[in-house]
Amino acid sequence: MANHFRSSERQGDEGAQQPLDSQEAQGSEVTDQEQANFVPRHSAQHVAASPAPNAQAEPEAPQQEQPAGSMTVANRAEDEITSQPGYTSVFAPLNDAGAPAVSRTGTPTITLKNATLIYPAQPNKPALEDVSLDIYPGEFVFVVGHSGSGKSTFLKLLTRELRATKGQVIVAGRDLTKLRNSRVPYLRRQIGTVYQDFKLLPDKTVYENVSFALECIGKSRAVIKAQVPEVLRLVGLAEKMDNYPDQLSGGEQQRVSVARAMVNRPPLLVCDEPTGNLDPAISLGIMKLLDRINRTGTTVVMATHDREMVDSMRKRVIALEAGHVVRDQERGGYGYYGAL
Ligand SMILES: Nc1ncnc2c1ncn2[C@@H]1O[C@H](COP(=O)(O)OP(=O)(O)OP(=O)(O)O)[C@@H](O)[C@H]1O
Repeated sequence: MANHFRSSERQGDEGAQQPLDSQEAQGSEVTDQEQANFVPRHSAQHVAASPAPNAQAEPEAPQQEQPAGSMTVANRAEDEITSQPGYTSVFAPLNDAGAPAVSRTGTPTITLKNATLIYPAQPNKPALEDVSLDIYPGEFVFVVGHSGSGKSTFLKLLTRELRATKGQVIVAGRDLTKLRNSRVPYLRRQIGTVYQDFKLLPDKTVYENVSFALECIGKSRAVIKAQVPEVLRLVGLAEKMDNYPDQLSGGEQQRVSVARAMVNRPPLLVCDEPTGNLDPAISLGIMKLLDRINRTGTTVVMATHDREMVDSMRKRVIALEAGHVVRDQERGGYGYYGAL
C-alpha cells in the first residue's frame, strides 16, 4: 500500500486517531556553503540568560524561552569566553524570532519520497515501504507503532545509518540516498541522537562525555569550557560533572546523553526510545527537557512506545504498521499501538 502523506493531507485533530552503505553515490558532497545552510540560523554568540535549574531537580520546561535580545552578560571573563568564534549558547533560540518555527512553510527539514528500505536478510519483506512525508523545522514528531513496524529503521534513514533501497530521503536539502560516505560525518554533526541505552563512554566522566562531542567537531578549549557546564546546568547535572556513568542513575545517564546530543545545538534531534528504560517520573523529566529544546526551534523526531507521554503531549504523531505510514495526525494520541 502506498502512503503519500504530504503535510497538507495530514489528518486533523478529529482524525482517527541496506543495508549499510552499499554504494558510493557521486556528486552529493555537503559543501561548506550547504553545511552553513544546515546550521542553526541563530548562530551568533549568545550568553545564557535563563536561570540555571536546580542541579538536583528534574529540569522544568519554562513557560516561554527568553528572547535572544534580553540576554545579559554575567561578568567580563564569561563575556570573553562566550564571544569566542564558534560559541553558541544552548539556550539560544534556533529561530530568529525565538518562537517555535512550526508554520510548515518553506523547506522541510526532512522529506521522504516513496522511501523503501529492504534488509538483505528479509528481501521479500520491506522494513519500510513507499513512505512519503515532510517534517518542518521546529516540529516535534512522535513515531509510534508495534514492535517491528519500522520505527528504528525510519530513524536510521534520517541519520544515514541506512541508505534507502528505493526513493529519496532528504534531510536539510541533501538527498541522503546520494550522499557520499565520506560526507556522512558532516551530516551527523547536525543531528543529535538519543538512544534508549544512552551510549555513554564508560571511562569518561560526565563532563568528558559531553566535551568529547565538541572536541570531535574541532571546537576550541575555551568554547568547550563555556558550553559544557552550561548544558550540564540545563539538564540539572552541574553537580555531577566529575562522576562516571556507572555512578549515575538511569535518568541521570539519559540526561547526559541529551546534553551530549544538544551541546553543539544541532537543528535536528533524533531520539529512539529515549525513555524506554526509565521509570515514569524520570521519563517525564527527560520529556520536559526535550520539549524545552524543541521550543527553542530544534526539530525533534522521536520513536516511542510510551503511550501516556504521547497522549499527554499532543504533538504530531506518525504511526507505522508493517513498514507503512497508517496515520499522520496533528496533536495526536498514541492510538491503538501497543508494545507487543
Ligand atoms: N538488521 C536487520 N536485518 C533484517 N531485518 C531487520 C533488521 N533490523 C530490523 N529488521 C526488521 O525490520 C522490521 C522493522 O524493524 P525496526 O527495528 O525498524 O522496528 P521497530 O518498530 O523499531 O521495532 P521496536 O519497537 O521493537 O524497536 C522488523 O521486521 C525487523 O525484524
